[in-house]
Amino acid sequence: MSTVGNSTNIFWQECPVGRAERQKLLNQKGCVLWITGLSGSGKSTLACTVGRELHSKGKLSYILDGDNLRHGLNRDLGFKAEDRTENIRRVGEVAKLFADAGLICIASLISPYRKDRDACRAMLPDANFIEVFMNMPLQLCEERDAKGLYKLARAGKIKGFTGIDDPYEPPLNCEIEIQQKDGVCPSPNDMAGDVVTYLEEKGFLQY
Ligand SMILES: Nc1ncnc2c1ncn2[C@@H]1O[C@H](COP(=O)(O)OS(=O)(=O)O)[C@@H](OP(=O)(O)O)[C@H]1O
Ligand SMILES: Nc1ncnc2c1ncn2[C@@H]1O[C@H](COP(=O)(O)OP(=O)(O)O)[C@@H](O)[C@H]1O
Repeated sequence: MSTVGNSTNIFWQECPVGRAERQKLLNQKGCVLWITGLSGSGKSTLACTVGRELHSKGKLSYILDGDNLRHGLNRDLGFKAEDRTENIRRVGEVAKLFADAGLICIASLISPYRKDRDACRAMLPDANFIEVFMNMPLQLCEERDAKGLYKLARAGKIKGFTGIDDPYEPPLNCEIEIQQKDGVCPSPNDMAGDVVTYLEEKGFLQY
């Protein structure tokens, strides 16, 4: 008998097919690519480009995008600090399940608070959590303003917008950092190439 969270009298059910067998079937190793950065820094673009590149290599991945999950699983959450924390916790748990299923799970969320990202890292064996920091200047993200949200935030029509009047805490020890070179952002293909090369070198794309 065990006590976990708010539930009592619950037991862990072992399943007949394990992670290793699934990974062997897929000829890859499950992991979580956690893409963090400001709104407009290119998280979704990188996630989609990596997903496409992995697919073309015959590797199974799945994208958990913050914006998309807020239409369903996380539709009850807003943007105050405790809601963001719960958002990241839930996505971390789902990402862990996908990694256990043997997939390369690509989570792309602002995930602005270091402690929340570190809590997700702690859910997985360390090497299986690959933190990717989109280190783009606020000025670039704001110039892009693909959704017009920075403009609204500057006008005070959105309160608590990350980078404007809500904090973003950059990673201290991320596995991959994407940044501008000579003031120019690398192309989506170049960014994705760095990530896929990392996965190849660490042995995730074979069993
Ligand atoms: N207040 C505030 N702050 C930041 N972002 C906001 C806010 N309100 C709405 N949005 C839109 O929500 C998207 C971020 O959702 P996330 O789930 O990734 O956010 S978080 O990780 O919980 O901070 C984010 O999407 P991206 O631009 O793709 O990052 C925004 O479009
Ligand atoms: N490497 C890049 N080079 C040029 N433009 C980019 C790049 N990555 C993203 N963008 C553009 O920046 C905007 C924001 O990108 P997006 O992926 O939606 O960011 P996020 O998911 O972090 O909000 C989009 O218009 C996208 O086309």
